[in-house]
Amino acid sequence: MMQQIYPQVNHTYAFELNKDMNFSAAHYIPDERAGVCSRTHGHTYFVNVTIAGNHLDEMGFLVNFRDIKSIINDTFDHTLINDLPELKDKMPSTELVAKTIFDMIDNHLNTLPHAPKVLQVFLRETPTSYVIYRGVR
Ligand SMILES: Nc1nc2c(c(=O)[nH]1)N=C([C@H](O)[C@H](O)COP(=O)(O)OP(=O)(O)OP(=O)(O)O)CN2
Ligand SMILES: [Zn+2]
Repeated sequence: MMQQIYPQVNHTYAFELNKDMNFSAAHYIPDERAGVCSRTHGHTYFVNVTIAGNHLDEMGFLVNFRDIKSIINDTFDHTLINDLPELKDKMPSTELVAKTIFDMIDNHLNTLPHAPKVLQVFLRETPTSYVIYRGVR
C-alpha cells in the first residue's frame, strides 16, 4: 500500500512497530477562511502509527496490528468526520484528526499490562499534505 519511509522517532525502546492503513472519510472546515475546504469534500486518508516498548505480550506481540487498524477504521472509515463524537467541538483538520488518533491509540495501549507507547501518528490527507503528531512531551 504505502511502502514509504516515514520520519523516524528517536527512542531507546527495544521494539518498534509500525502499522500503515487508510480510510475514506469526508469533512469540511467550518470557517470561511478555509475557502473551498469549507465545503464538504472527501479524502482517502493514509495513516502510519509508530508504537514502541520493551516487553511483548503472551503472543509475542507488542500490540496486535489488527487492533490498531480496528480502532482507527471503526471510528473514521466512511464517516463525515465533523459528526464524530471524538471530534465534538473541534475542527476536523489534519492536525486534530492526527491528535485524535494518537489519543485513541494511547488510551488502548494504557489498558495493556506490558505498557507499549505510541510515539508518532503520521496522517496524510492529500498527495501533498500530511501532519505528524507525537504528543506533548
Ligand atoms: N494546516 C492545515 N491546512 C489545511 C487543512 C488542514 O487540515 N490543516 N486542510 C485543508 C483542506 O481540508 C484540504 O483538503 C487540503 O488542502 P490542500 O493541501 O490545499 O489540498 P490540495 O489537494 O488542493 O493541495 P494541492 O497541493 O494544491 O494539490 C486545507 N488546509
Ligand atoms: Zn480536506
